[in-house]
Amino acid sequence: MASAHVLDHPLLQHKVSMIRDKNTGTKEFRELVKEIAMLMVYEVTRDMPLKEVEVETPITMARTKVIAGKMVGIVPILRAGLGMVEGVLNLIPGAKVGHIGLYRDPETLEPVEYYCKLPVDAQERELIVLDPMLATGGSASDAITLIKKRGCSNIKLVNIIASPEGIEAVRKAHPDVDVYVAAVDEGLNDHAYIVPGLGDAGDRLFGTK
Ligand SMILES: O=P(O)(O)OC[C@H]1O[C@H](OP(=O)(O)OP(=O)(O)O)[C@H](O)[C@@H]1O
Ligand SMILES: O=c1cc[nH]c(=O)[nH]1
Ligand SMILES: [Mg+2]
Repeated sequence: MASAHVLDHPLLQHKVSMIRDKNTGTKEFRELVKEIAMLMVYEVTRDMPLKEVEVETPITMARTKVIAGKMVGIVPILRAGLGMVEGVLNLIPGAKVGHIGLYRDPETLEPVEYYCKLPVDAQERELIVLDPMLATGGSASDAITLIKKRGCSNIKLVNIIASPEGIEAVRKAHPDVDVYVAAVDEGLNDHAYIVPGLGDAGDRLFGTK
């Protein structure tokens, strides 16, 4: 059974508090989401496989280590996941980027798929799915199902704020996927928004409301 990891580094907690604040404007919100994504992925990739190489320093030969195999792929869930891409690429410039387009129907609250494009060799990479919010878990679960249908099996999910219900839903649907979050909130309101949460992450990132 996969586990949920709460990444609670003080810098993460500080920055998450700032994005929760309704007075944080679009520019600052975007900057913070980028920084949070970078800090989170630093932890999420802690188990990346390494291989030994030999390097000649100005002094002598050294046996040292570099990342083994293909670099990870990252898969933002549109739109809000896009806000996390730049931060991850700052840290892992060689990462490939796939995109999954999903939005939650405001009436049914069910995810609706509108786009999916993954790297050609996605099956050979570890894929890190990015979305700031894990509310009912429907969008993340469907995104992971889409990725698995394309033959990928090595998948991690990274969300900034999650509800307990969302984590449980993903764990049930995809017990093989590890979930990494920076905060687990109280729950969901009647519109399936996370409480206290931060509101609509996509709208706050792109200034659409
Ligand atoms: O866990 P769930 O209940 O599925 O909700 C979470 C989803 O809702 C938000 O996207 P939204 O539908 O607002 O689309 P957007 O990113 O285009 O704003 C969020 O970014 C997640 O993708
Ligand atoms: O709280 C929530 C729930 C879904 N989507 C968001 O952006 N925020
Ligand atoms: Mg939205």
